[in-house]
Amino acid sequence: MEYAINDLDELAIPYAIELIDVTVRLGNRDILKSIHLTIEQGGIFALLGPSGCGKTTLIRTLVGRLQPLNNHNGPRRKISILGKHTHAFGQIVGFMPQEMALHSSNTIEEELFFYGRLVNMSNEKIKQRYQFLINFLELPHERKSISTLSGGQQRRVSFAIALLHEPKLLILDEPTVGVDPLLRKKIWQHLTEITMKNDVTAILTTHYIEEARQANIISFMRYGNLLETGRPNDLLLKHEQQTLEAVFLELCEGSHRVEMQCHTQEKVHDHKSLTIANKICHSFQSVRCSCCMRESCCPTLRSCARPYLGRSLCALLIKDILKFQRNPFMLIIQFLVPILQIALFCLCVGRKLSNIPFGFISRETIGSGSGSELILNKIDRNIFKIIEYKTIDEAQRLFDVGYLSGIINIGENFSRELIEKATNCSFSNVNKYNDSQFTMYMDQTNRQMVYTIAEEFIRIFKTIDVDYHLGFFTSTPMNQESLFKLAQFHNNLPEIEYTFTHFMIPGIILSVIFFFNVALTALSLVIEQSDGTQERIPSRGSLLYSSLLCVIQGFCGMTFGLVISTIFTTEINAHQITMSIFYPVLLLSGIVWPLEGQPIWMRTVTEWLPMTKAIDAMRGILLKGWGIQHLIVQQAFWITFIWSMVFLILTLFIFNCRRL
Ligand SMILES: Nc1ncnc2c1ncn2[C@@H]1O[C@H](COP(=O)(O)OP(=O)(O)OP(=O)(O)O)[C@@H](O)[C@H]1O
Repeated sequence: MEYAINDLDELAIPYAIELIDVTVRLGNRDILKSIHLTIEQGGIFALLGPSGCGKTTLIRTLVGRLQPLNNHNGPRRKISILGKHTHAFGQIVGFMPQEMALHSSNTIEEELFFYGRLVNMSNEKIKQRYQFLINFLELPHERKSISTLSGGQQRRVSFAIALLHEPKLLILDEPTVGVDPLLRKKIWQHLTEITMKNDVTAILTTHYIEEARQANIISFMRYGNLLETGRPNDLLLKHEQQTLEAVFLELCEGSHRVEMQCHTQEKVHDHKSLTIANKICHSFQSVRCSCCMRESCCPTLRSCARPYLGRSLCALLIKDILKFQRNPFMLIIQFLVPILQIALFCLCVGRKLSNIPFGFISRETIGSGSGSELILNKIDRNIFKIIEYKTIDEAQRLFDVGYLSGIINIGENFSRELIEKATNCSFSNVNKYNDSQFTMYMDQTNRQMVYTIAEEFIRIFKTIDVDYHLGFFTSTPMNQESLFKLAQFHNNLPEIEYTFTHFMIPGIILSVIFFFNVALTALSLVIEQSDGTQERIPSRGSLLYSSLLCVIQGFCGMTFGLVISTIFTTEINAHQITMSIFYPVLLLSGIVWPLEGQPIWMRTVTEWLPMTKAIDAMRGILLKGWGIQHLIVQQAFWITFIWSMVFLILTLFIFNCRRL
């Protein structure tokens, strides 16, 4: 029967592992230097060498966790496991990494079930295997949590996972570390048995050179080079030594001499001289490898992963369910907090402002048909909470202390002027009206508020024009230019000086300090001073009050931190709750969007949160030059102090309850 070349390739038994000209660089150092190694299937291959020689690097390269250098000048680089690309081995390989790589919250049983499902084992099969492995590896009760196991026990669980699905190839990084001599003997016996009976290949690394006598093939490694590879007895005979340790010593001295020679002859560093020992690296049997390097032409690549995709998803799902069952608090954090945060965002940010407290003074006699009454009737009472005052001084005082967000001051000739402006289209008359009868004061530090007020008054003046056309306002004829004149009322608004950044900065400063607690208070202020954040604020107020407010807010943050630390015992939970609270506080305290944008019922609660008044006060101090005599500043200090006391009492209470 005739075979085409490709058919022969398909039939050939692939090597267990095949490395051709593999160089791995980590940082700026070549950790593996042009490694050539081919191992046939069946038997134990032990990689020996001192700490730091590159054993783990070789293993990690084999399993695809490290990528070798592309060496275009040398022979074609190749890495394969059982004829497959290193990323495609899936079910056929059992891998035990040097690090634990275990889910510490799982029990031994759950961990074995998790990995069993990942490789598509049936529950019965997993049960049967884990009972065997628990006995064989002398593991504690299967319901014991991994986090409570000793380091050695955890390594044995990791070893059990590698053996669980009875793979054709075992890649084990130091499987016998931390294992007592008796169990070590049992492990070697088991490996010998499965490699002989089931044609399994075990590739392992070890520090214990003498235990490697039980391996079929061993390879000595030093400084990223394979010094020599062969059967243990053959190496002993060849080097006429009694122990493998002595062989290794001799090889090391030999390689050292070669390196020294290279050095003294001032030869250029070249791969051939450095990998002189690699030349004696063997291919145990020259069976042709039928696998190909490119993923696209590897027929088994997908078939390894696809059949148990569903089972893998199931394993991941079960793992997460168990995790949530054990820690329901995490469930709240993971699912409810994002929902809450989105809901709060929708409630607090981007909404139209409402209930803005506005002073209204009119020196006109308010009666039917007067301009003042017209304006008053047109003001949207959902947006503005209009409070009428007799004198501008009275309103101005309340405006200055932050009780009012703006004032409308209407002069006694407003109605007459309104009609005159509406009917007189001549630009030359504009100066005549400069001492306007309609004056508006606004809190310019709140940019969103300025927009809302301006927008609302433009709307009001536009509707006055509509009223005229409908005949409600006056019988005097108006033309297009008179409309323009009416719109010019808007020019009476003060020029906007502050940006959105100015609005945000006071809140950001306080939230940073609050959440990073009192220890960072001084530091944050220093940072803000040094990185120029404070320079961006045209600070008008006392640095003493703003600093004091920062300190007391920091103290409040610290007491809040104390409450968290008494409630939660794990770092992760404490961290999660702090993170979960940060965003809602940011939204609810009016840092991003004015409080006037929140529904009124919500505002009555949020204005008493620890940071809300403090942020308002901080804006007042930094942007408007407020002092301690301002009611909001006083409220800010009191509210922060009361919250701090509440948090402290709560901490003591929880602490005492826990001790009982
Ligand atoms: N990510 C990295 N970046 C830079 N160098 C690394 C990195 N990982 C490992 N190395 C270096 O590579 C060398 C080989 O490390 P490797 O872990 O392969 O040694 P090893 O033979 O397995 O040692 P041990 O037996 O102690 O585990 C060491 O000198 C190590 O410092």
